[in-house]
This record gives sequence, C-alpha cells and structure tokens, in this order.
Amino acid sequence: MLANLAMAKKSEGQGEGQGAEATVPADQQRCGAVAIVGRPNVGKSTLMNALVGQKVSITSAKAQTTRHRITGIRTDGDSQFVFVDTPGFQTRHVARGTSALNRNLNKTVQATLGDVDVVLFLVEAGKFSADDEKVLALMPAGKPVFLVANKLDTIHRRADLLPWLQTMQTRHAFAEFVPMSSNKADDIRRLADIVRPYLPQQPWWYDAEALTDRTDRFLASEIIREKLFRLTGDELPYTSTVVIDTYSEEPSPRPGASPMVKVAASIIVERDSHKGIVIGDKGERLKRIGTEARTELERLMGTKVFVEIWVKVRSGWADDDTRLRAYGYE
Ligand SMILES: Nc1nc2c(ncn2[C@@H]2O[C@H](COP(=O)(O)OP(=O)(O)OP(=O)(O)O)[C@@H](O)[C@H]2O)c(=O)[nH]1
Repeated sequence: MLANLAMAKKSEGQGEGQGAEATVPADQQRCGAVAIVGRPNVGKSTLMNALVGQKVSITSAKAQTTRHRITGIRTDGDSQFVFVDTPGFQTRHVARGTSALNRNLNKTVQATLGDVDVVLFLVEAGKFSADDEKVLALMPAGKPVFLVANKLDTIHRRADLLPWLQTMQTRHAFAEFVPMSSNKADDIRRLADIVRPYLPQQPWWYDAEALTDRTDRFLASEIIREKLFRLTGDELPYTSTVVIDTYSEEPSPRPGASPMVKVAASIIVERDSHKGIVIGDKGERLKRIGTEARTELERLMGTKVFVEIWVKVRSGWADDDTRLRAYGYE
C-alpha cells in the first residue's frame, strides 16, 4: 500500500515523461485505468512514483468518472494513465482471514481488477514465489495482464532470464512481458509506451496537470499510517488504522504566507498491548510518528503543519461493518 506516499509536491522540471499538451483534441485522447499489483516489496510504489513523475500536487478531479481510489495520474502525449488502488494486495499483516476488513478488501480487489483496462502484475525478474502465485490467482479472465519483471538490474546474466520467461508464459496468458527496472527512466518510458495502445480512445478524465484525486485530509491519514507501520515494524497487527478527527486550515500569522494546517488524528488499535507498542517507551515512538508525519506533510503541502495524534483502543473494529464504514472502508 501507500504507493502514493513517496510522491513529492509538483516541482518544475522534475519527473519523468509528463509532457502532455493540454491542447490534444478530445477526440484524439486516450484514457484508461491501470492497476499495479504484486506481493509486498516487488517495487510497486517505486514504479508508481516513477510513472507519475514524483510530483503529486493534490488536485481535484474534473469529473469523478471512476469509482476507484486513484493513487496517481500520468498524462503523457495523447494518453492519460489513471492508476487505481487495490488495497487487498497490501495485506502484509493479515491477522485473520474472515474479518469484515479482509472480506471487504478482497471484494475491493476483485471489483477493481474487473474494472480496469490494464493490470500490471509485478514480480522480481527471475523469481516466482508462493506469494506471487496468490496474487496471480486473483487476475480476472479476459483482462490484459502484463508481466512486469522488475529489478532487472539485479540479474547479472540476461541469458539466465530466458528459461524463467518461458516458464512464466505457461502460468498465465500474459498480454505483454516487460523486463525492466523501476529506477531506470528509459524503462519507465518504454513501459508507458507499451501500455498506451491498451488505453481506450476516450477523453481524459482529469486535467492534464492532475496527479492524484486524493484530498489533503486523506493524504494526511495515509502519511500517519505509513509512519505508524514503518516505526512499529511487524510488532503491530495490520488491523490498526488511522482516522482523521479534524482537519482545518488557519491563516498564517505571517502576511502573504500559506494557511497553516492543523490535523488531529486517532490511531485505532485493538488491544491495550497494541496501544503500548504505538506509544513506545516514555511516548518516544508516538512522538516520532507525529514528527515524521508532520515533516513529510509540510514538505508535500509547502506550509506549516501541526499534527496531534491520540491512540484509542477499539476492540473488534475490523470485524464491525459499521465501524469499517466510519473509518473509511467502503
Ligand atoms: N534494484 C532495484 N530495486 C528496486 C527496483 N524497484 C524497486 N526497488 C526496491 O525494492 C524495494 C521495495 O520497493 P517498493 O516500491 O517499496 O515495493 P512495494 O511493492 O511498493 O512494497 P510494499 O509497499 O511492501 O507492497 C525498495 O527498496 C526499492 O528501492 C528496481 O527496479 N531495481
């Protein structure tokens, strides 16, 4: 998950391939939804950030034409690639297979993949594990699925890859095979060019400059969540979440400066012991979560941000449909 978190605020001259002309006539535009899926650590976030160009300014959609959560948008030449979120693949900490949360995530995955135009299935070049297999099993029939063999730079002899590619061909009727490295600009351009003809000819859904349709409030919760999981490692079960209680903008005391942002958030955990993990020794960990979230939000939003975080114990929230909705899981 958290594919969007490493994206920085839009800055001039940065980024890869976002050379869209706002003047492409609507009848010559291509636009479609693309899902990036794969087991943890295969490089989904890196790929997404590189495709979007590391420049996410938070803008709103021209028209909400997709019912999915959008993690990033690349508009390049005549084409707009709309990357959608597939939360079910982000279940690194699946605690129990039957909770309402997991049912909900699985449904989201299936609905998402059934609805996109292209699926980029990421694996590490030369590898195919049981986890990769689980993800591959969820691929919808009749949908173009690309096998993206990422981290090609880690393969020293390219010839070694051939037998692996041949085996992979027998696992699924992949539409395309793309061996590449997400950290190489040329590979990113090439991948976009391969995806392009799969996007339907239709007008763009978003402005040429749009990079995501997520709100600042949502971004704040994702960033706090990322810090929470990064700083607690495997100690904290995946059934912990972050809820933004209040999000407000206040005028800066300095004339002409951007408004200040105040975020009050709650980290929801299931047990007292989890609360202890989040708070840490003498509150050190919670303090660090807050500080790191604030620093990143200030960088993304280009303004002063105040972050206040509380930790609350709500046992069984992940099994409770009403609470799931309240916490933003549809
Ligand atoms: N050598 C190499 N490393 C890469 C490449 N792409 C990603 N990585 C590294 O692989 C690690 C995992 O990348 P992520 O982009 O966080 O992977 P992810 O699939 O989003 O991971 P989750 O969020 O855990 O699902 C990071 O250390 C990346 O720098 C690549 O093409 N080559």
